[in-house]
Amino acid sequence: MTEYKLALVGFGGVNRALAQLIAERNQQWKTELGFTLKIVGVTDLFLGSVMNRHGLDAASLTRLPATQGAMAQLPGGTVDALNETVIKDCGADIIAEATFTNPVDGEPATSFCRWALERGKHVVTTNKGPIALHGAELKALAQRNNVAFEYEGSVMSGTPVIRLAKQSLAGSVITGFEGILNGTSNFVLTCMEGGLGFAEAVSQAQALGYAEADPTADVAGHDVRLKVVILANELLDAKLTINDVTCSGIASLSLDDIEKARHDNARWKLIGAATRQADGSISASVEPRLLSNDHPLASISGATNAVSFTSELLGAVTVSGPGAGRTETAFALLSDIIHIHQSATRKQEHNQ
Ligand SMILES: NC(=O)c1ccc[n+]([C@@H]2O[C@H](COP(=O)([O-])OP(=O)(O)OC[C@H]3O[C@@H](n4cnc5c(N)ncnc54)[C@H](O)[C@@H]3O)[C@@H](O)[C@H]2O)c1
Ligand SMILES: N[C@@H](CCO)C(=O)O
Repeated sequence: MTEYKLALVGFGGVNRALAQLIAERNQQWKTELGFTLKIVGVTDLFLGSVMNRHGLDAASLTRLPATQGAMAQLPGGTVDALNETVIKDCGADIIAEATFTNPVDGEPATSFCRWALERGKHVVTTNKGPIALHGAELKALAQRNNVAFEYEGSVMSGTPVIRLAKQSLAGSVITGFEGILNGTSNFVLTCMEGGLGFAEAVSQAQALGYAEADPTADVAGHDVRLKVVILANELLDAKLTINDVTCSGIASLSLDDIEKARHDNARWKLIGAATRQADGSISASVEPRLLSNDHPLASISGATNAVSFTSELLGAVTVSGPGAGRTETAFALLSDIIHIHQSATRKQEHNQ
């Protein structure tokens, strides 16, 4: 039986939900998945940190109040966020990185990933910054250190998109994609269709755990821009930076615009897209588009997301599912860990 020692970096909605899954399902995973998880370190800017090589009680962690310095309430805990010590020295095999996404330079999360990979630890993350802004460097670092760098939750939360497209659509020759790639903005647009004002709808998305720490990233399109870069670089072999993606968000849409669209049997959607052009270059954009109600993406509502891949051999292949949510995104971290375990198991079998 394999037991992976896990450190949680950032203990907000997503990693707290992962701790909850561990508290509730670890024994079930032993038989279903062939491994269990032991949390040996947690660190958070606001809450502080705690380490124990023998394991921390996941249920107790989930009950910790979300108050400043709360980790100090646990045996051995401190109000200080000892990020570097936890990442490098708490004895973890896997670092689950879920701190704020920084859409400008990806820091400090990128440094957290570097520290872990340099120390020979696998990294699973839902943070879009490190991948969109420093993906090639981090993937090379992981390869050099013979560890995994997995980030399925960075696009469409727990809905499988990156691995599905890379593995199951391999050989189909993906030439582009368009999608609704931000749960918050789609939720806001859906609420506005029901007559709710923009600001109230954003507040609801925050309360439900969909929004970024600064929801401007959601509504201004910056979050989708990171996801377009991630998908284009992964699936179209592009080398895009955020500056290659034109970007506008939904903040300029009024209740009147939305009502007028309804009257015309159409809906406004924030669409992220990338396409390979005839000369091989990739064009990419994020913008609100008016879709007629019979467009496949028009009926995607609330925090649900969808992406439609265009491929030479299959035409359009569309995947839809949760695009945000604490437990949904924690599942993405679990799916990354499952992938790490399955790869390790295959390698062991191959070497026998
Ligand atoms: N919530 C979702 O639906 C969702 C979906 C997909 C991806 N993501 C991404 O996952 C990550 C986590 O999301 P979340 O909803 O848990 O966010 P959150 O804001 O609830 O939690 C983030 C936590 O990270 C901590 N933190 C921030 N900077 C830190 C630092 N320098 N050192 C240590 N701790 C730090 C904060 O104190 C906070 O507790 C974000 O990058 C987000 O973009 C979230
Ligand atoms: N804030 C993001 C989280 C998922 O990346 C969203 O609403 O889609």
